[in-house]
Amino acid sequence: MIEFKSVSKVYQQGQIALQNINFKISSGEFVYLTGHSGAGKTSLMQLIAVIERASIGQVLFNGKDITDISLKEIPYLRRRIGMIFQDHHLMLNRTVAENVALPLLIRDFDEDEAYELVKQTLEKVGLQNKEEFYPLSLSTGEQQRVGIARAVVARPDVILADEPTGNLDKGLSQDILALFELLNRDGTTVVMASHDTDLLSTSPHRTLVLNHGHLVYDGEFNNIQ
Ligand SMILES: Nc1ncnc2c1ncn2[C@@H]1O[C@H](COP(=O)(O)OP(=O)(O)OP(=O)(O)O)[C@@H](O)[C@H]1O
Repeated sequence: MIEFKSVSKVYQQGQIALQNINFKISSGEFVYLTGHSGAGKTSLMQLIAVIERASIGQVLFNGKDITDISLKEIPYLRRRIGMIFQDHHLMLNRTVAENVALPLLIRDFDEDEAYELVKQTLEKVGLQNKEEFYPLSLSTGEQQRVGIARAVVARPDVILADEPTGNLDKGLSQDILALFELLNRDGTTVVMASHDTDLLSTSPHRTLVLNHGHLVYDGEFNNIQ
C-alpha cells in the first residue's frame, strides 16, 4: 500500500533528509519507524501524506504514484490517511465530540451518521463518557486519545503516527500503543515513528531504522543489533 522507490529528499536550504530509500509496506501491516533525532522519520511520513514532495524517486500509495500529484488531488489522498502527532492541536473551544466530528463535517457527512461514527470511535478509544467535555478538562493521555479518535473517525486506510507518545509517561504510552494495535487488528495499516525503543520492545513489530537519512535496517524489531 505504501512503496518508496529510490526516494531522496533534499530541502531547499540543502539539508539532506532522506537518501535513496526503498521499502514496501503492505495493507494491514504495523510498522515502526525509528532512528536518532534528525534521522529523517518525520520527513518520510511527510512524503507519504504529500506535506513534502520527494526530490528524487517515487512514492506510491495504493499502487498510485503520488510523487507529483496535483494540489487538487491531495485532499482525496489525505482522506485515506489518519495523521497523529505528538501535539494533537485540539480545538480548545470545542467539545470532545465536536473535535472528533470535524473531519466528517468537512466531508459533508450527514449529521446523524457523523454522530454515530463519533460515538463508536470515542468508545473505541475509551472516551465514551467524555463527549461533552472540553479538551482542557481532560488529562494529557485523554487529549491524545481525542487526537487519535479524530484521526481515525473517517476510517482511514493508514495511520501515520509521528512520536504519538512523545510527551506521555510509560503507562499512557503503552495504552496508546495498545490502541494502535486494536485499530490495526481491525485492518488499519499503522506506521508509527518513535525513538522510544523501550516502548517498542514491549510489543515488537517490523521496524525501519533510519540513520542520517539512510534506511539502515528493515526487519523484526527483536533482531536489531
Ligand atoms: N522543513 C525543513 N526544512 C529544512 N530542513 C528540514 C526540514 N525538515 C527537516 N529538515 C532537516 O531534515 C533532517 C531530517 O529531519 P526530520 O525532522 O525528518 O528527522 P526526525 O528523524 O523526524 O527527527 P526528530 O526525531 O528530531 O523529530 C534534519 O537534518 C532536519 O534538520
